[in-house]
Amino acid sequence: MNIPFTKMHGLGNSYIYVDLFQVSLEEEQLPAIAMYISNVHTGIGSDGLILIGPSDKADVSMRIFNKDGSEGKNCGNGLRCVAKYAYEHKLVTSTAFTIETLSGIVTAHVHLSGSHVEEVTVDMGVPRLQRKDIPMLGVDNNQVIAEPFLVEGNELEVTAVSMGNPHAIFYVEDINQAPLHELGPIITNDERFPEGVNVEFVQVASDSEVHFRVWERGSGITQACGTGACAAGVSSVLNGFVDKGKEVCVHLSGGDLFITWGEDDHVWMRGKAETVASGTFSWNQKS
Ligand SMILES: N[C@H](CCC[C@H](N)C(=O)O)C(=O)O
Repeated sequence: MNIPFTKMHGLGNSYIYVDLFQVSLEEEQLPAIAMYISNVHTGIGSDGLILIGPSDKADVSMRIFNKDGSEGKNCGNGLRCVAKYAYEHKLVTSTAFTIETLSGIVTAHVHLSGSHVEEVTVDMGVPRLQRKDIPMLGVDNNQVIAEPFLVEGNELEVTAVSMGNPHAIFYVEDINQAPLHELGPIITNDERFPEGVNVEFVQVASDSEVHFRVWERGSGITQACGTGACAAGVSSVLNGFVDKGKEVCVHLSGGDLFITWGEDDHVWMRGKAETVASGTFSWNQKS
């Protein structure tokens, strides 16, 4: 079958988007489709697959599958691109609307340049900070803030934040020396995170600016991670580097995201969303 798609990215974190208002896909084929189209050599090339669909609880819905076929429960860069797509394809009529994810319902606000969506702000909701909600194994259900974390002989300190998906944040003096390649693939599968974890290294530049690199659960190193940037903003408040209610500029490999953990406890993410190409890809059902 030929499946219509749109390739979009948020700061270089690209996904292949399939509009379920136009086509229906078989549930059991989704992981295989995600692995197939993500492959840069034999597929289209992306960090995974995102489905835009109907919802009976929100204006539209989003599901995200990583490059390895695993389903993620949230995706910040994906949400901004879904919002852009939904507005530009008239799935919604307002510039503010809701998107249902496996982590709950978020509200997106699109910022226009003419009829074109340049930038999107998403209210990502309240971060989950209890150990059991990350989830992360350990002796108590309190928050995980700068907790000693020994891995491969390295004595690190981890701060754990969930944005509906799990994030382990480690602060470093120099982001360019972060052990992303060496420790990312190990920590992401560490048994202390029973559902796996997205691994972020962060260098604090000031009380309103951090540098950020990520090894994503299910996709490896990506140019950007929106939920990760939100988690880094929350973590930086918890560790006393940033004041709650103040906007933090998160410098990711692919560009900047602006994160605010508001006094209302909601996390706000603002950044670009861009369309690369659209077309169809052929899919032969895998048994
Ligand atoms: N790898 C993530 C999902 C994608 C998140 C990321 N691309 C973002 O922009 O938030 C997970 O399995 O939790």
